[in-house]
Amino acid sequence: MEFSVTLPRTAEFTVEASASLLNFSMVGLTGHSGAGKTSLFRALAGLEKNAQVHSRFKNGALNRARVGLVFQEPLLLPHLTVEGNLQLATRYKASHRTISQDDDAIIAGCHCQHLLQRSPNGLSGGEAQRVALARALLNQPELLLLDEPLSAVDQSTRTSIMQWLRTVADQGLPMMLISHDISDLWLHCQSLLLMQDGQIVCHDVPAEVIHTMYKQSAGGRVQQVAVLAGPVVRAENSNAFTGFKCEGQLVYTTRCQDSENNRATLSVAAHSVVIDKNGQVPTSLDNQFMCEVQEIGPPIDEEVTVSLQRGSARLYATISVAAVKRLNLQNGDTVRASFPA
Ligand SMILES: Nc1ncnc2c1ncn2[C@@H]1O[C@H](COP(=O)(O)OP(=O)(O)OP(=O)(O)O)[C@@H](O)[C@H]1O
Repeated sequence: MEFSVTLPRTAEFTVEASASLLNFSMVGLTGHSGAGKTSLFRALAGLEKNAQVHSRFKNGALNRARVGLVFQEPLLLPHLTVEGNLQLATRYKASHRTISQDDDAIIAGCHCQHLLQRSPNGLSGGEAQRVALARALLNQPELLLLDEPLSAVDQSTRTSIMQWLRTVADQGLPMMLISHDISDLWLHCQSLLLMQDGQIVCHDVPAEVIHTMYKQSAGGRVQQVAVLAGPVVRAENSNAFTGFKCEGQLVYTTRCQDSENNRATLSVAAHSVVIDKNGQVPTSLDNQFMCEVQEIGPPIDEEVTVSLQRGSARLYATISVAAVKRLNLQNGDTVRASFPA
């Protein structure tokens, strides 16, 4: 897919975004609030009259009627039941199936089976989002644009739906996902587009884009998340854990993301990392990773984010300024980073 979009918003702000996405199943779109992400999706879906859109999709122009768009706000029809809302979507679906899953599997994948007889007015925010997602999928789109579609859904349901969505995407329904959740973007997208001031300023694998974001937001409060990945080596320690090798060290994770290729990943939020220089004292945290201090970031509200490196693996630890002094932490120090599985 290729696109080039120009959409004037205000006298000072115009979306001027283009990208070329090759053979993708799920691509993430991220960037600060107000960067123009929703505007870009609306233009691609044909909802903006003032937009100039040039696009190519599967060797033809993008058929806007077959672009599914799911917003954070579910916009369900209040006079119909959930089932009625979903039936309406199937009435306008593509004449040939673009999604290999049948309607029941889609409703189950979005965790909506028990909601069918309910009125949209009585649904929680997360339930309504799940119904809106199911409705978009039942419509059999050729491309699905997801604008923070599960922001109100609880973490464990969201994990389950995201993994299922990944399967649907891998089966042949390409998706673009707007999210501020770095962990979700990392785990589910092959590449990320970073938007800034209406333009796409970076398109790369998640590790690089997240790193770029971090560099650009030196004064901001982005919660850093690093991801460690590697081949599964053994699943012991506890039945719930999978072990994998990353830069020569064993790391435990509670989930195995890519069972097909036998690779596992663990996303590590900077606030969950504890660092020490001694490395001898046992801790209650399941992972211990020896690495080197590469950079100690500037203090923000009495906290600093320390960049840690081991080979090509990168980790971040957000700790207090007082802790940096206590540990006498310097660039080049070898430290033990401890974090949960
Ligand atoms: N209908 C509109 N008319 C005029 N300006 C708009 C309109 N919709 C959005 N804007 C402006 O365009 C800019 C980009 O907004 P947009 O919603 O696309 O950003 P975003 O990256 O999706 O932000 P967020 O992450 O907060 O959802 C903002 O300055 C916003 O105020």
